Amino acid sequence: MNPLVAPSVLASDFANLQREIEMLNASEADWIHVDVMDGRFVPNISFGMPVVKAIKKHARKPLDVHLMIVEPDRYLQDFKEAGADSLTVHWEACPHLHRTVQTIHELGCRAGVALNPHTPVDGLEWILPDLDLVLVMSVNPGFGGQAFIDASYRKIARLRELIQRVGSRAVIEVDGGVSPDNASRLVEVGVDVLVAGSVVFKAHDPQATIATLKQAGRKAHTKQV
Ligand SMILES: O=C(CO)[C@@H](O)[C@H](O)COP(=O)(O)O
Repeated sequence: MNPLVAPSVLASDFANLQREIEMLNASEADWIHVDVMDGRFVPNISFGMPVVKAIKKHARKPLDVHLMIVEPDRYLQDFKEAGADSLTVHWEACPHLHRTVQTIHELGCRAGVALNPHTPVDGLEWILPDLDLVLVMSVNPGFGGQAFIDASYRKIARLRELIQRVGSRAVIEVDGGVSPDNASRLVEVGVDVLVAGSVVFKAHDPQATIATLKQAGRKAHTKQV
């Protein structure tokens, strides 16, 4: 099956954000991935609620908000009000993850948990039945344009097994260094949603790149046969 594609606006032209969002509206992108960074959980600051609200004003696709912040519970409602359709928090930032996930659901959002590259998938076992999404970071979070970490393939395959074993509905999203070169293999090992930043927004034809990523499932299938 073809994956969902969620372009990450972190790599977009912020001076022309409305134009970038309209480009995504007219593309085959399924979700718009929005990276919030606080300079504490990650060594970079991106933007906060006002920018999410500005994106929402123009977006005709769901906003997939990835909170790379400490103490995310303090801001869940604000991001919901800014326009988030799904809220993904980091496993490493949440001492009371079950409660955080409950709050996200009470707000009416899809709930996701992100794992840093060194974080094992096994820690998710008891929360997986409550999740809508698991985001596997395939680079260290904080910056776009980094090289994909190869160990992510095995990690995703193991997560897929765990999801099947516990009977979770969670989809697997991968984020960092995703490109048309690795997309088919990622789908083969179990990815449902491809997040891609630089490869889309730095492309000569971003919409064509998104369309190519959407085709990853077909190529993966062809390879398997
Ligand atoms: O969350 C992050 C980075 O922390 C990502 O969403 C990146 O924005 C993906 O960028 P590319 O690796 O695709 O350039």
